[in-house]
Amino acid sequence: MDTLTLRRPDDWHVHLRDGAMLEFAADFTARQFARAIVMPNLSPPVTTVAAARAYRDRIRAAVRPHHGFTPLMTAYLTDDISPDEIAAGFEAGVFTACKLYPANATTNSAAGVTDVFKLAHVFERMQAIGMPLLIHGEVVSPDIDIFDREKVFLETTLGPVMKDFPELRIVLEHITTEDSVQFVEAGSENIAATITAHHLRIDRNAMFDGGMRPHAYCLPVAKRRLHREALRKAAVSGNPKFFLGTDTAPHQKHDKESSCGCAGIFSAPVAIESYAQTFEEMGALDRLEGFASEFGPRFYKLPLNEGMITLERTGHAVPDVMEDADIRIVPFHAGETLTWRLMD
Ligand SMILES: NC(=O)N[C@@H](CC(=O)O)C(=O)O
Ligand SMILES: [Zn+2]
Ligand SMILES: [Zn+2]
Repeated sequence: MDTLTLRRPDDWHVHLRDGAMLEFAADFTARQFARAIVMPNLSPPVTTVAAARAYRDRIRAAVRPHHGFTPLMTAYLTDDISPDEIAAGFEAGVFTACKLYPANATTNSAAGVTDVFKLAHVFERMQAIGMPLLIHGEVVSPDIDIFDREKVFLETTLGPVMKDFPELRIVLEHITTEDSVQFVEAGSENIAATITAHHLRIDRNAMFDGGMRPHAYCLPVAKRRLHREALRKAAVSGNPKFFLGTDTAPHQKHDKESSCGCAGIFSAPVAIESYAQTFEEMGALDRLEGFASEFGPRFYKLPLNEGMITLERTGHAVPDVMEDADIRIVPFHAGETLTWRLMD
């Protein structure tokens, strides 16, 4: 088989950033995906309907129109966000979902939620109106080992929230552990998870391969190989609770190659190709379309895309660095040759 054609996919977790980085990054996502759930962790974060409308306009202006790309906006939950504001945004078709960052869990999360249980009135409203909750699922306590923070979050936070709000639809974003796979499998139909392209390929050793490798550092950090294997099995399983969300997160090369390097992997230029490579290695190319193009819209209660994309089997050399004006970024798979290439 030399080509692979599938329904145009969506990306249910992206960081498009703002300003010059937005101008640089947005087209890579729009070229591959019809729609994307856009993360609100700008500085300052997107907490109001007006801010989300303005950001959506900037995204639309940054993307070449022939892509026909639709950004789906999210509200950044804070300790004092008003349920009326997010409900108004949802009803106006501006907010698709709310994003929960535990305070200080990840990039630009300082304004996040300090005590999830104080947001009960917000979750109550979201549950009532059918607005999904997207979660960065890690506890932030310095006493909890960084490799355990996702697992502990399931026990201390997510489980209790699901018990209190059984009808609230929740996406546990960018899962990295076998524990999360099992948790989502065992939960009701109201819990789903996204899986990134990079967590399907790297394990924690990638961060220390012959030296410190900042471009393999993201949050949640990659875990042991056994967890990667569990993620791979979940992704190709055909279980509609697991779908595509790249968490493409561009940072400048100099911000990552630093004494305190930023977390995030820029996968947008090669995202669908990377997933295709993994699915092929798993003998499951026929399952890619469900994962990439069907299960996400089904969970979000949105129509499937009409268009198609085609990948061709041809050596696809990924550059070491991608640059334009003041932007220099090392992409995921830099310096490697991938099997598949998305045709324009
Ligand atoms: N994934 C990351 O490592 N970084 C993301 C934030 C996030 O998704 O947690 C970013 O905004 O850079
Ligand atoms: Zn996150
Ligand atoms: Zn993210």
